[in-house]
Amino acid sequence: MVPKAELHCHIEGAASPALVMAQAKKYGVDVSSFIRDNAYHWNDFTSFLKAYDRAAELFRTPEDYALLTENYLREIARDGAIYAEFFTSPDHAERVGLSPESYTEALAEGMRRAKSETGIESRMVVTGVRHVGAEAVVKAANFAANCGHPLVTGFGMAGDERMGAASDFARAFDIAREAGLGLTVHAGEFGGPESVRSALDTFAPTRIGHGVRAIEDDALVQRIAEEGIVLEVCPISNIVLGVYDRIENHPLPALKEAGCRVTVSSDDPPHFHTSLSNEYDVAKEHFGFDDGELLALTRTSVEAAFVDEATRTRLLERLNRASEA
Ligand SMILES: Nc1ncnc2[nH]cnc12
Ligand SMILES: [Zn+2]
Repeated sequence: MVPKAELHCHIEGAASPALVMAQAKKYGVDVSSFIRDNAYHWNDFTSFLKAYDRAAELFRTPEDYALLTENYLREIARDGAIYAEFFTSPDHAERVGLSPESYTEALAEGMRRAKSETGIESRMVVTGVRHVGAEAVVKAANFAANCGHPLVTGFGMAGDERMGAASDFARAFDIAREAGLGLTVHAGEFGGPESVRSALDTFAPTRIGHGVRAIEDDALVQRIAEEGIVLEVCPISNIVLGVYDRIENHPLPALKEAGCRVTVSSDDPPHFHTSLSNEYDVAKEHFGFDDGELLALTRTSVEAAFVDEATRTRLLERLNRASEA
């Protein structure tokens, strides 16, 4: 089994329909408007974000969040993941009355449990939600910068990238950068190349969430390649959300061919009927990647991970051993 790593998964988006239904039963909430036949139901990006929020509202206590995190990490570890970074959203926690501190500590408890059971290493990337507005994103950045939690190593922004100008969010990224956090931002998913370019110019991130629509601009592709920006590509998310009509038309192979550093991730796996291991399978079956190229995806993820250098070296050594085996 090729060792895997994930850089782009939203923890609230990783909740399986079965777990959400169990939570719904616990809290006496009807979820039939967005979960039926053990599957999420929504029909476009806006209704997806709504279903995502409704599911998130059913995680209300530290133990709810610890269980969600433990389940997600155990599952990907079983499929060969040695490292995972996931997005957290203090905004979502505050909506159910959990402080950012207890939310983060609950997630960390799930991470510790999963690590002791499987050995999987993981870190948290605190995100602000773009369509909630700049003030909330600054609040998330301030939390990330000041929480002092050793497992919080990055800051990012998710949500609808078509909302607001990049400059509206510059201060949030300045706060996170000054605190020494790794930076990533969703761009080039529903926005075109100009959205990726302004994200690079304004935030100076080392990674872009998605970034795939950069392919529409040759000069931008060249810049991404030259600057070594790592793309957190989520192929099945892009198909299910309609960014591309068929996997044969997905630009990951072309981006790789042009010299961009690409990785694969699952984004919100049960919403998109995918998993980290399915994304690797798609790379193999639809993009024609051999085992060496699959391992290179993992290596790029580890190289771009928001971890201390001792942890990175240890993870890279595991990959070296796997490539010699
Ligand atoms: N695919 C996605 N794009 C933007 N924001 C998100 N939040 C959760 N999933 C997302
Ligand atoms: Zn995402």
